[in-house]
Amino acid sequence: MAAGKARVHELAKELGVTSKIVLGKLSDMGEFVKSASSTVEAPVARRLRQEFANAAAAQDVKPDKPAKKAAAEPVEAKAAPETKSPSAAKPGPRPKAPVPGGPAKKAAKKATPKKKPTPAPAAPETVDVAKPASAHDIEVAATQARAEALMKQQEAAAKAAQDAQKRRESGQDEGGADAEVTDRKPGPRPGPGPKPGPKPGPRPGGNNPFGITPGPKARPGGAKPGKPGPRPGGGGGGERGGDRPGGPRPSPSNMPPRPSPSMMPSNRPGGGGGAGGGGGRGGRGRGRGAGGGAGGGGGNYRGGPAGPGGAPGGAPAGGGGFRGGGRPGGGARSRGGSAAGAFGRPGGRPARGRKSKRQRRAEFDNLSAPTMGSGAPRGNGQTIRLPRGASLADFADKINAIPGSLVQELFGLGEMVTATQSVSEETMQLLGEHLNFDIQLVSPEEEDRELLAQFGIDLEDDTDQGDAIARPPVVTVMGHVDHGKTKLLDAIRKTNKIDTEAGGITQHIGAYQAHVEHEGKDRAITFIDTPGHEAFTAMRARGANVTDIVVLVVAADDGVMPQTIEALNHAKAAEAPVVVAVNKIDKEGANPDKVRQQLTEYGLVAEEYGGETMFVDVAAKPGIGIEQLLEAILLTADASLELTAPVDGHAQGIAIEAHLDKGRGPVSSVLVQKGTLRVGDSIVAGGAFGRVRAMLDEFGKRVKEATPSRPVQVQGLTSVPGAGDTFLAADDDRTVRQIAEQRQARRRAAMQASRVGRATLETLMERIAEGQKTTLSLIIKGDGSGSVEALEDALVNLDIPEEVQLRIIHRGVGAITENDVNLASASSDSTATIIGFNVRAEGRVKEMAARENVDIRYYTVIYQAIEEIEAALKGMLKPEYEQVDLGSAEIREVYRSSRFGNIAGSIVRDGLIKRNAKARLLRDGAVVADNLEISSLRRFKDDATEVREGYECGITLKNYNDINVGDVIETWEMREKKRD
Ligand SMILES: Nc1nc2c(ncn2[C@@H]2O[C@H](COP(=O)(O)OP(=O)(O)OP(=O)(O)O)[C@@H](O)[C@H]2O)c(=O)[nH]1
Repeated sequence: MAAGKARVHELAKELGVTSKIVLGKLSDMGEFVKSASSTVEAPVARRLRQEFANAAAAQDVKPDKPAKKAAAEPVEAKAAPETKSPSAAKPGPRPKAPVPGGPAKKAAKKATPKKKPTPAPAAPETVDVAKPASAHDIEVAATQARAEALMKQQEAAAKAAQDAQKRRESGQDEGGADAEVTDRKPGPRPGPGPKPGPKPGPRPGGNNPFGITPGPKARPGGAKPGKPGPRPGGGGGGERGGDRPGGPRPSPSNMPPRPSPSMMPSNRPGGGGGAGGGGGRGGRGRGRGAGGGAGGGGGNYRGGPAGPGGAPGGAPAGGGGFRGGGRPGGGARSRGGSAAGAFGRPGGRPARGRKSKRQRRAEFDNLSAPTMGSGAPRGNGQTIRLPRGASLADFADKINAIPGSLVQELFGLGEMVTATQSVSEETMQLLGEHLNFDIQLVSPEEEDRELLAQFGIDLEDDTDQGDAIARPPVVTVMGHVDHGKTKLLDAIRKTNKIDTEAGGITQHIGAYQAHVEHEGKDRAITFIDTPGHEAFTAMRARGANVTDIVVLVVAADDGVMPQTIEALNHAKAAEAPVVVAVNKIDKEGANPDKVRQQLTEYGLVAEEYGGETMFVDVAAKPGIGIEQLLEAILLTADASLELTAPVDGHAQGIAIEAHLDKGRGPVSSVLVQKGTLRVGDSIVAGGAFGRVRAMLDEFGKRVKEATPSRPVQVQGLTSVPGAGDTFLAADDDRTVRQIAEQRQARRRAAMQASRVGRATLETLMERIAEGQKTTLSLIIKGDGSGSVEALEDALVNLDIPEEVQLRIIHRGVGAITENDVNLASASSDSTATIIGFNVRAEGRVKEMAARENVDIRYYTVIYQAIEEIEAALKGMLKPEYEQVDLGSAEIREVYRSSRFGNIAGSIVRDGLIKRNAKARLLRDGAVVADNLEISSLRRFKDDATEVREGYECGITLKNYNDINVGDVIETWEMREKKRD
């Protein structure tokens, strides 16, 4: 048999036992073998022999019977003793084993007497014990043998387990199930453990020295993992023990049966009842049972560990010993369990840390608890305030929900949004409504107020800023193009700025103060150098209402023009009083009175006409009437405004203009509105922050402080703020930095929200369909934030057809950079165009743009840029077509042709008839068919391309034969229509 596969009956014969015993043993070993004629793998056979040899060795200690067997088995025989452990363990079992019947009883009897001999340790003892021969001798000998054999035994056992495991993994081993079963069996309350002790004994003696019997048989239950198996009832304890060992529980699949707490008889105190009970325990797991045996009442399987008791326990208890003996760990070393572990449980330490059945049940229940919907909470209509561009995570935070649940809810509503993505206002409202929350998206101003409040800043609170004192009025000059706004500002400032400007149009936005002697006092007036109303409205759109008074410039030679009215409307919207500067009175044809009359129609009635508006005739170019204008401004301010502001405390104001200066870095013109701004102050302007390094006035002179209405140019910011951004000074750098950072984050979020729009399931198709639309994406770069904003504002307000979309995907101050080109080329719709306003792309950037095919256009004049872009937008429109009639022919004859169908012999009445042209058929003046096509056209026998008025021809209509004499064929074609 050495080589090749041995059959069970052959092995049985060899081992001198019945095939049944061999089968049982194999089963205990975790090897599933069907019948006596089944073959057994060589390694398994080897293990089997070893098992038997072990048992024999154990017996050997006493009588010599074992010797024979041992002899039969060479080398292995030696190791056997220990090796036996496994088998013993298994067998040991069922003290109760009453099942087995006869043999068990005998064993029991024999075992009983021996009581307490060896500790749990190896089954060997148990076996020995079983031999009525001489328990004492056995013990002495066995103990020694055990001690040294134990190690080997464990090693062998571990090895065998590994082999078995490998086999199993390779699918050869089917014993897994058995193993599991085995485990289960244990379940049988050890407690009752009816005299397990005794039984064990018997076995050994019989031809079933390994006490395999019961266990294996009991297996039946084992066959089905699910069943705990035959609960031996009381003696269960024993069985358990036995089972274990065999149970190679290697694979997870085998685990289930796991001797969970519930199965652990040992746990039950009751088990302690009998010695057997204790033994059962020991067998189970780890030899702890030994203790149980000893104490007799070791109901607690823990008790086992108490090494000492173990030894004795084994023998005495009989049953207990059996078990315990089965396991090496039982007695000699409480650790024997480890070997068992190798076979059965992985860790050898079964129960520890394991969850109770109840716990597991609870866990399971929780797991399977049905979850309804997303789990997002429902509101009672309570108000939730969120900033613009808030994400679902922000919303979730406010309502104590898991962001994912909101994502899920929104998904259910047809919106696909991630938790951290900025969500549009519409989407947020939709979700709020769905969840029954009243979503309030906070306005930018409110949002900023709340942000500042976090830092203890209240812009409205002037209490710490001392008394308010008079401040100069802030004036903005507006009017129609070329009516002289810039010239007037220049005249006031006495600096001729216009000559340096390209195209004569003011490009930069700033502010300056003019002084005038008024009623004996030197009074200052602050002028915002923002010609035109674009920047004015851009600032207002940001909530920055800096202007106290509007000077409306109207050229006396031109009169009121469209933009005059527009400017007037903006002034009214800002509720700013207006002073009209009737300019260019030096020009020929100037008619100042006409201007007064015209404006009356718009509600501006001159004082001299009984109204309240001051009209001042000026000539900016030669500088006439400037002082009067300034006086009029002061008079108006004094009459209708109460201009005061506190001068103490931290400064607050508006950034009017900002740009990136090559040498000085970000430079921003700010207008102080409250408090006093000083060099060294920590300030934050929009998303920019820093410390005031230097301040210059409009003459380039350094100033140390700026009081209300004083415009100054500030250096020291870390970035360029936007025109219209509010600025404020704070206690320290940290505060301003944090405010700036939070503002930046909010702006980004808001921008993202507006840009992202809704990506929904519903709109997906629409978006695809939108492919028909044409989008012009622009990136605007300029030398100053004022000009950039003015240009953007003008572009956004362009009156462009619906089919075309204009998207400004980025705007900024400074030269065109690689980033801009990257952004342009990465634009989703198409490549974006970069507009460089007084800034250029240089070197590498230029090359990159050429490479990426990014169009960069340079402008130095705003209107030129606007005109070109407008033209581009219109040029981008898809052509419109219209039907154009070409001519008509009257049918004189109808020729029927089997090949061509009906041919209309016609005469062209007007225009011409063209081949392939579209046609309609008229009968008695009514259209009977349209959208036909002239498929053939002939003059006599020849094909013709076209036939002119007065000529006869043969016409065939494609797929249409219903023609009569007298019908009229009109032809037409689609032609592209010119747009306005
Ligand atoms: N004769 C005369 N010409 C003037 C007077 N004021 C302005 N102009 C001329 O009118 C033209 C337009 O003047 P601007 O100051 O550039 O006009 P504007 O309103 O600032 O123009 P935009 O910046 O394009 O809106 C210039 O050529 C000026 O020289 C004036 O009082 N008399």
